[in-house]
Amino acid sequence: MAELSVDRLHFRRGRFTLELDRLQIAPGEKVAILGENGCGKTTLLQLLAGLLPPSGGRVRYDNEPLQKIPMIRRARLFALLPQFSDVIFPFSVFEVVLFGRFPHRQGNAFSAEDRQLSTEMLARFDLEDLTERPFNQLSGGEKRRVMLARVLNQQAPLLYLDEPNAGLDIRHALEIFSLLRERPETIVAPVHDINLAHRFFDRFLLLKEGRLLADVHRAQLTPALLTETYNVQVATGTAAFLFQH
Ligand SMILES: Nc1ncnc2c1ncn2[C@@H]1O[C@H](COP(=O)(O)OP(=O)(O)OP(=O)(O)O)[C@@H](O)[C@H]1O
Repeated sequence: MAELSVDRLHFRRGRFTLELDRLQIAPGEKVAILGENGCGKTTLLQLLAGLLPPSGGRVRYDNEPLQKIPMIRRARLFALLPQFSDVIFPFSVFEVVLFGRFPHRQGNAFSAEDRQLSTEMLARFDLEDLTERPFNQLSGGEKRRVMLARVLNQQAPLLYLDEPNAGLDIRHALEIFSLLRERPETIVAPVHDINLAHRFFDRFLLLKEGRLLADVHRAQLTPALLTETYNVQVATGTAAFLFQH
């Protein structure tokens, strides 16, 4: 697995600008992006995935500028879970997860191994009972778990997960964050639930108005820093409810 690096990244869209001078993410790191709505988390994810062209600077994977990596290779290197995902055609849950194998297809058909891996991935996400259901008829949280299964089924070394726990109940959120933490892949994920992020991620990029306010490890994620990031008073203390997993 290789390193992801950013060098003097600049992006402008209308009145919004994002600037990131330097960033290096090592293989296997679990990085959460924190920041208020509209600060640029999704935009940064799209820039890191090569889905948006920067106005200046570079993103490199294994020292190779992203824009020079052909699409099919990028699809084997990066998997993206978008913030919202819908499927236009009435595909089954199994088919949606199987499509994660698309970049690995030899010829026009999925192999027996692709099907086997998809079945295993459905089991890992506790989705066996939904296998034959039309994806579009699932609940929001069920759809999210199917999409996560599809993303992991891509077997890419770098996962960009835009709010992976969006719409998930607390049990599924804890299960999925536990599962992600044990994965060997590099994970970069905007997360809104600070307590969950703090528990399951090692490193935090704090974004504010398109700027990197701080790049810290868990021990340095202080209430003062969060107060500055979100413009609300943050304090530590005993939570009203504690969830064990
Ligand atoms: N497709 C688009 N066209 C124009 N402006 C956009 C587009 N997508 C996002 N923006 C703007 O770019 C800025 C950053 O948006 P972005 O989606 O990166 O924020 P975010 O931190 O991910 O927000 P949230 O927490 O609400 O998901 C915002 O001002 C937003 O309004």
